[in-house]
This record gives sequence, structure tokens and C-alpha cells, in this order.
Amino acid sequence: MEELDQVVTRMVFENYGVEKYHDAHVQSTSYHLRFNKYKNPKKTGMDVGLKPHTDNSFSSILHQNQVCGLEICTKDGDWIVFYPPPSSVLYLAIWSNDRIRPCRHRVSLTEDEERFSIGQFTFMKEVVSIPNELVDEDHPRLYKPLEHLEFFKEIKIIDGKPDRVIQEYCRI
Ligand SMILES: O=C(O)CCC(=O)C(=O)O
Ligand SMILES: [Fe+2]
Repeated sequence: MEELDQVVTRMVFENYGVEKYHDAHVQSTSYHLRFNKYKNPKKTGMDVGLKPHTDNSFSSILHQNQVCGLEICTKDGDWIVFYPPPSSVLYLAIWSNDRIRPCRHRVSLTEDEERFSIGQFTFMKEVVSIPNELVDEDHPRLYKPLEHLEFFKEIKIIDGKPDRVIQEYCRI
């Protein structure tokens, strides 16, 4: 999964013409795995698996079993069920100076089965700054440099999720 993250992230860096920063980015990356188990909603009466949120990682990759549940919020605010192949999804955040839209998502439980997922989330050991190449007159710098690990020390976790999103934390 680390390799998958590096390959996809390199493609993103190349797409924006900033591949020269990719090696340093990989050196700075710390990888974290989380296992999620969602009980059968027919047994618990609970159909909310995870409330709407945006990940605070630099990138996230999810693998899930055959039970659907991941939903993604579109630009127009509609929730759509995401029918993923077994391994998929990656969200990137503030580094792109908002060229990549953060992906708001949630987990709804509708099937008569347990759902399992594994997420790999990346965090940066070095300061994350928007590359100068992604800042110009049409795209003014929107975020201050981010101390990613400091951010996690400063926030509170409520219902398993941080009380602040990273975009608000470092917006200029
Ligand atoms: O279980 C899932 O499919 C989503 C998990 C998720 O969004 C998260 O852990 O942040
Ligand atoms: Fe998430």
C-alpha cells in the first residue's frame, strides 16, 4: 500500500509539473493503517457508520470488503454511493492550493452484513507548503505552511473524528 500511495502521488506531482519535490515528499511521509469494523445495522439498529468528514491526512487509500457503505459528497452537495473496486480511493488536500477539491465522505450502513475496511493514511513529518509553481495571480496562496503532526496535537477528537478540519486550521 505504501508503494501504491507513492506511485499515485508521483502521478499527481507530475500532473502539476512539480515532480522534483516528490522524493523529498516520500522521505517525509509517515504511513498509518486503520482497521474499521461496522456491525450489521439490522442487529444494532444503527445505520450511521461514520459521520460526514474530510480526512486530515495528506492522502488516504481505502480497501473494503464486498459490503458497500462509502458515500461521497459531490460539488453540488448530493451524496452518492461509491461502488468501489476492492481497493481504491485517494484524497489529497491543501498542498494543491485547492486545485484538488477535498473529498467529503461518510459511511452509511444499508446492507444486512458486517462491513470491514482498511485505510492507509499519510502524514508529513516535515512542514507541508504549497509549491510555488501552484501559486500565481489566478491562484493566490490560500494556506500557511502546515506542521502536520502539530495539528494533531492541537485538535480534540470527538466521536472518533477531529473537531477541526485542516483547511480551516491553516487558511490564510
Ligand atoms: O470505512 C470506510 O470506508 C471509510 C473510512 C474513513 O473514511 C476514515 O477512516 O476516515
Ligand atoms: Fe475518512
